[in-house]
Amino acid sequence: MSYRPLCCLPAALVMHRLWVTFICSFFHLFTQSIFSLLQVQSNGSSSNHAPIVGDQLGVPSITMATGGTGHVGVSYNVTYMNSGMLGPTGFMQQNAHPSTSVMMQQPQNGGVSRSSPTEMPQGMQTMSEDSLEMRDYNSGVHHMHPHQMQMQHHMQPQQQYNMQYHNHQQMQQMQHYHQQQQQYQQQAQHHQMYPPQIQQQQPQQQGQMQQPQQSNQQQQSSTTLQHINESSNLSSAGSISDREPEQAGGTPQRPTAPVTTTTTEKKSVRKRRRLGPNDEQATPKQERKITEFMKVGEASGSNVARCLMTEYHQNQGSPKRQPQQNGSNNYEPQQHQQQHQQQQQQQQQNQMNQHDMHNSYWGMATPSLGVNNRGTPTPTQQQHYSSDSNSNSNQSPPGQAGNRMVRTIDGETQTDSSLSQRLQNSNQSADEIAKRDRIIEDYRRQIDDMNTKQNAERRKYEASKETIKRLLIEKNMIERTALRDKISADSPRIGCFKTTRIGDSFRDQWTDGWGFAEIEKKQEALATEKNDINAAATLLKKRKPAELERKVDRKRPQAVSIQIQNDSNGMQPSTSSNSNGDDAIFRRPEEPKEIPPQEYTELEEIYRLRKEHLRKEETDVAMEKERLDKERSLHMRELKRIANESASQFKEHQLLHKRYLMLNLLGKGGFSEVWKAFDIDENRYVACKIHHVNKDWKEEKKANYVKHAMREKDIHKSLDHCRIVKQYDLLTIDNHSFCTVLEYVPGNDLDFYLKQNKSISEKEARSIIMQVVSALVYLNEKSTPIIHYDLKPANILLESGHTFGAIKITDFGLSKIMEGENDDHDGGIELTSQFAGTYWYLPPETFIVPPPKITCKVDVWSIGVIFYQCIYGKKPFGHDLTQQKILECNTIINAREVIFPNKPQVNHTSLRIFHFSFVLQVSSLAQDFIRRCLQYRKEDRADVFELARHDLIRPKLPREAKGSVSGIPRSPSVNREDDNI
Ligand SMILES: Nc1ncnc2c1ncn2[C@@H]1O[C@H](COP(=O)(O)OP(=O)(O)OP(=O)(O)O)[C@@H](O)[C@H]1O
Repeated sequence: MSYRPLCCLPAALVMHRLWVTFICSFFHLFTQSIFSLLQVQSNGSSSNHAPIVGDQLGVPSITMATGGTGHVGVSYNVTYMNSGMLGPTGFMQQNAHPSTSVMMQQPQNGGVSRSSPTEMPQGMQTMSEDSLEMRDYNSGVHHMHPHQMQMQHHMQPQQQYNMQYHNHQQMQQMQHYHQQQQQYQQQAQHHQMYPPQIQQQQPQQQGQMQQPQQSNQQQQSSTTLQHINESSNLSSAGSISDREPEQAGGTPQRPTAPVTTTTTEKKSVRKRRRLGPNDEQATPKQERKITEFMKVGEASGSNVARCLMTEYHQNQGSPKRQPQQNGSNNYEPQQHQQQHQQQQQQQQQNQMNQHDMHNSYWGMATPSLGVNNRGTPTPTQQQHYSSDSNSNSNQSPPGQAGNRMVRTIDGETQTDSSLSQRLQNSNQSADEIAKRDRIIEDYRRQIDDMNTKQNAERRKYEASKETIKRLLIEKNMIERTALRDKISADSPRIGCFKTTRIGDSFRDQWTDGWGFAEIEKKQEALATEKNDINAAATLLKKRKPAELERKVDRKRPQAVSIQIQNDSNGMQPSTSSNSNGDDAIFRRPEEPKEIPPQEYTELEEIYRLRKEHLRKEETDVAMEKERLDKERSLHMRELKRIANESASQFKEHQLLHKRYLMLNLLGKGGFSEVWKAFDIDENRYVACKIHHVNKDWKEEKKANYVKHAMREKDIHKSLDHCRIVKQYDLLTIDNHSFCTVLEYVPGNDLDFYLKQNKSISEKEARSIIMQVVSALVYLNEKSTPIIHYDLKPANILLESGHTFGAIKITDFGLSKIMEGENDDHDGGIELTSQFAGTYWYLPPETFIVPPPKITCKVDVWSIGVIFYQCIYGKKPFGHDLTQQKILECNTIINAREVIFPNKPQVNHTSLRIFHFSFVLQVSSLAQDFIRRCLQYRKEDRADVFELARHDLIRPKLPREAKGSVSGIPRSPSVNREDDNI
């Protein structure tokens, strides 16, 4: 009987141990499932921080600790582990699930515990030894008892606990788990697994943790406890081995006894709660460290950190060392020093744990069995390690076995640190976002301001355009009105077109105005007066005195005859007036009486002066008539222009393409009308040449016209020379018309000028020809030379309106490009549009059927004709013929030689009257130039470059430079005899 209880005692202890294991496993599973659910809920709030799942949840772990006062104390310490973490790869770590671990700690003052073995159950002691053996990190062996695997010891310092859950939300959750913790403790007590003194140990230990200045024994105990707690954290981490799931799953469940809560436990729980403020005192310290850690550790390597961490745990956190340090019962000064060192190590350990939390947060490699043999770090390295590990936590591969050792605690601190970091980051990012929003707002405001200004400027621009347009229209309307008024006022004087019936048709016939009639009257009066003077002078000579006669006897009969003539004209000498009255009654034929010599001389002088005056008056009247003729040609042209303008569809100041304001018609050609317009965008006058395709034309003719117009456009737009009108734009107006926008040349064309002035001086003509040759040289210097083919006075525009200014050539409607494969620049190109153009100015080869190839010498012929016409006032071939007649009479084909008149045809009355023939002489140089141009065979004709070298127009250089001008040798054909021209 006496042996039986004794024999049963170990068995009972073993059974208790099994029960504890079973209950802990049950709690573990129970809380795991509960907190998994909670994690799922909390993930919603932390989902932004994937891959962490449920990291903000506190997971209870029950920790049993033996007391240090000779009692074997087992405290059920429910800690809330921020586990349930996912590594960077996103899968749940093995220690990520909440774990409830019970740690059974060997008494730190081993003497007490060993001296009182009865106070400590055998099994408990054995189990503690087992667990210590299990934490042999130095050896790298990780022996875990199957039950110990279930009793994961997460001895978490209360300071860390509170530090980790300073977050308000977490504190609420924590309170919730505190309540659960109480329930777990009650259940444990109801199962009577541990004697009451074990449970009473916990408050003492907590008190020691709070007040490290207590008695040596207590200090040693609390220090040891703390070490053990932290070691147990490592242990728990280390216990999460690959085997753990099997053990957890394989632990048989046993029915649990009802749980009752003792007063001691309640006090213990209350005390732990009261520990909060004290822990919070430590919290800022830890937070600060974490922050520093986070900041510093951003630039370090993970491998070094892993190595250092491992060594740190091996040297500082190894549970095996604790018995060596604390195993003695005697507390001596040396031991005190050791204890102080131990406290420092503990602090370092705390820091490392925080660091580990962070590492495990990111699934970083933490001390593992595989890295235990690495070199021991120096304290500096340890500190460095703390910094390094954080930075590389993100880079460490997840799922390493070593990670599991400290992950649970790491997770808590990590969560807290990550939370604070996130809060910081979110605050920073919120600040940054606000800053950026302000910047964006500023930019937006600036853009709005710019847009407003731009819109205002655009409105101003549009308004100014409208104003310009309105003013231009107003001005144009005024000009139109004034012109029409002037035309109307001038028409009676100058004349007008009157529609008269001629046979069956009505035609506009010109009728001169009264200005011409008056001039006629003046001319008649002058002629009469002239006759009278002549008669009087004749009579006067008849009455020449004898004295004067005697001197010249043989002239007497002549003087008498003059007298008789004067008498017959009714012009009598004043000296005979009285006798004439006296002899009226007694009239008889008598011989003319002589007059006194004095009187005769006076009368003779008077008659001579009167004749001179009459001649001057005749000249004035002739010049007046000349002016009136010019006025009439202008008037006629204006009348035609106004009639065409009034008939045009663009008379209402249309704005083509919202840009070109049509002002007035400049002229009308065969198939085109040219309008003066204003380019509102570019603020300049332009000439809009509008090409009309006659609707009644055959399709072939339409196509041909459009082809020519397009050719003109294509050629013209490629030209850029000061003597060539520029082409700016091409617009389509409607299906039958399009418009080329040209540079506006304000003056008249040479044709109109020659019509008014008949001819111009050689100097003026040479100036014009020089400019035309310059433009032709440009056209022929191009890689694909261009033949204008329609050079004539009408296509030479005078910028100043007269012939002593600049000119520009225009109208490239018939021009040819020498670019075809069959085109030989020397031999010429095919003439595709024969008999197009103005025949007076085209060379003989263009009339030959079939036409030979043409070259730029077509334009050279035209230059010769224009020069001749300018000087002599008429065209060299077929001047008075119509185009049709020229064709019929083969006038040009027969134009083998040019004939120069003796004198140029002068329209200037004064020059003609006073016979300033020396002014009207044409130089031989000019004649030679014309001759070189009007050679019948194109092979004999000069080309453009030779013309440019001709002495007539080549630049005059100093004497030494003569003979070679810009590589152009001096023309050998002509000696420069008249440099004064
Ligand atoms: N760029 C310009 N600037 C000023 N006036 C121009 C311009 N181009 C042509 N003109 C004038 O417009 C009128 C008509 O020009 P256009 O070229 O149509 O006449 P054209 O040569 O007689 O006709 P066609 O082209 O049928 O031979 C002419 O009086 C000419 O002086």
